[in-house]
Amino acid sequence: MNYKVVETFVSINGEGKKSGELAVFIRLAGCNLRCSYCDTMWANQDDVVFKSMSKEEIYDYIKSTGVTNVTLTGGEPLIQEGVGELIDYLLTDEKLCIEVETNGSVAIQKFRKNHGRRLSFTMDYKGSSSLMEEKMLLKNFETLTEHDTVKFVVGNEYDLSKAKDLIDKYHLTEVCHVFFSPIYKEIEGETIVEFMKTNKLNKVRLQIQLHKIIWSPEERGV
Ligand SMILES: C[S@@+](CC[C@H](N)C(=O)[O-])C[C@H]1O[C@@H](n2cnc3c(N)ncnc32)[C@H](O)[C@@H]1O
Ligand SMILES: Nc1nc2[nH]cc(C(=O)O)c2c(=O)[nH]1
Ligand code: SF4
Ligand SMILES: [Mg+2]
Repeated sequence: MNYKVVETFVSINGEGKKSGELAVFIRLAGCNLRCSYCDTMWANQDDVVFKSMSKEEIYDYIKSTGVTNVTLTGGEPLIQEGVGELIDYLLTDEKLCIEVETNGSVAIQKFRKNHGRRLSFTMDYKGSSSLMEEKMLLKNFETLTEHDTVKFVVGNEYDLSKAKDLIDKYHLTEVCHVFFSPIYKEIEGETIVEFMKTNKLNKVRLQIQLHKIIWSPEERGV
């Protein structure tokens, strides 16, 4: 089994619970969604140039970097054929921790084995601004653990209100990490903080994509 890898790089993770820590990124080709704001649409094109890599080649690359946090992203990593086998294989190395960046439309439960904290899902909830909200699989909320993260990617107050309703309904702050992440240049951080204050949203964190502050927002491989 080979995987369609469009990009590999080491950077600081710019998003999620390990934001600021080094991570080695494996970006897989193809996505089942088309979010209005996607900053990685190039990876979703049918004619994207990819490197066909086996799980052993991906593992060797990861080990060559000396970095132990692995981020599997894309595109949508969980629609890549055989990705469960890749995850299981990488986790046979007890030094590695894998974070899967997933779009919220794919059932995550079947990928979990007894990996504990070394496998975590960072799952988006894509609000109305994404134009993909109808694709969100709410059942995923019932399977989250303390190692996982829900990232509400928000573009306006309506998205924020929807996020609050879901946080309340599924008691998300009690079961996993919860982030609000602004769609780049679409909504002011201040608006999000005011919403958090007004609604007393304890245990929710605002995150801003660090890599878009450190590097140019269009830069690849960072
Ligand atoms: C490019 S996606 C790849 C993984 C997966 N397809 C997903 O959507 O989670 C990685 C992360 O970048 C976020 N993202 C993409 N474009 C963005 C933008 N313009 N502003 C803020 N976050 C963005 C996505 O919401 C997602 O959390
Ligand atoms: N530095 C950096 N951190 C990230 N965290 C998640 C990313 C992604 O595209 O999934 C990403 C990315 O593209 N770059
Ligand atoms: S799901 Fe992720 S990769 Fe796919 S279009 Fe949306 S942001 Fe981009
Ligand atoms: Mg990115």
